[in-house]
Amino acid sequence: MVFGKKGILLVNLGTPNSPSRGDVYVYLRQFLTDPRVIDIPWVQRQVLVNGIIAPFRSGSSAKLYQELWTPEGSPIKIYGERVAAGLQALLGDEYAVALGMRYQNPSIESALKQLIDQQVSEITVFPMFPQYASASTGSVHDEVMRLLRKEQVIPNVRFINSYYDHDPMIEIFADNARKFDIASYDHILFSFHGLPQRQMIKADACNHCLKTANCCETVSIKNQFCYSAQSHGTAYALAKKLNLTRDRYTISFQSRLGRDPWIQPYTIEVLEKLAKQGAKRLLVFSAAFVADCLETIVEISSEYQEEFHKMGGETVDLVPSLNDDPRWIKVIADMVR
Ligand SMILES: C=CC1=C(C)c2cc3[nH]c(cc4nc(cc5[nH]c(cc1n2)c(C)c5CCC(=O)O)C(CCC(=O)O)=C4C)c(C)c3C=C
Ligand SMILES: [Fe+2]
Ligand SMILES: [Fe+2]
Repeated sequence: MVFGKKGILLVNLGTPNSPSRGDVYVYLRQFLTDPRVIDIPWVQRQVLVNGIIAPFRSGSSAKLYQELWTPEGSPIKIYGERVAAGLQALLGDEYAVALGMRYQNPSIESALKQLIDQQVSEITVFPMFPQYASASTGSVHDEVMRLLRKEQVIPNVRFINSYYDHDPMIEIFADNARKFDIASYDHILFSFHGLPQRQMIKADACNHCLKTANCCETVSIKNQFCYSAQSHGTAYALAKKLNLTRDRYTISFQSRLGRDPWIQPYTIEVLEKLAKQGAKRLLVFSAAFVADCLETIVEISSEYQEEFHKMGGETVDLVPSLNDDPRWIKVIADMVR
């Protein structure tokens, strides 16, 4: 017989405590010294992050966060809190729901404590990343295991790895897109958060990734956890729902950091190519994120819009993410149950 509530730990990436340069600096240091994010030897990582990236990037990054910030705070955190509250209400007393952020607050540690204090019989870890990457989902699971390792009693634990083509989730993204006049756009862009190619190769157990031109564009037994293949899987599922033929859309990757090669094509280069071909109106999905955040609200809706305009294009419209949509909360409830 098992007693106690069932614990649900929702985890998203995190955000600074405020958009001040100091808080952004602290956030970037914690984020980028994670060995799963900047996966180079410890000494080089400390020098690179503490000596170069955090001091130099915190100023420009803080300006972007100031543009993003709302009176209630950072969108990724606000949506996380609303989803956690909605999920708790939907699942009822049999469950205890807690929200943790991988970086900054509320921390995963505080969320786990909340669950353990309620003597939960089990914990389901639900990373808010549809596609698996060691730098996102892997890091969340790593942190949960590091914290649980200190406990005398470790309850049953379930880790959700990915849900990149989960049909009820795809349906909400697609439905959000149907609010736009899809036929009126010259092209549809599925822009995912990028990842260093090096990390794809490290995650590849079958010597498969990046070996041929299209090997990371379809999920198979050989690459079922490949971030690129899963991202393509999300895009294909959306395209199918919306009856988009292959010539109507492009899959690309944004937010590259540093000079090493990341997954290609890069969104900025695709924008350039489309503008040269005469495209004026683009509809963009950002389905690596289940909540709108800096990467969608500022990078796509503001920066890419401005760049595309300079290139001769006109409109970059963003399909809103799942955010705190009650249908999304119901989808999570069904997945964790
Ligand atoms: C979708 C999941 C994510 C993966 C995979 C990921 C990898 C990754 N990110 C960086 C560097 C940065 N990312 C930044 C912001 C950011 N990243 C994600 C998600 C993933 N990152 C989100 C949801 C956000 C936005 C958070 C918010 O507050 O709204 C930033 C900070 C902003 C900036 O200065 O540009 C950096 C830096 C790397 C290096 C990486 C993989 C190696
Ligand atoms: Fe990121
Ligand atoms: Fe791959």
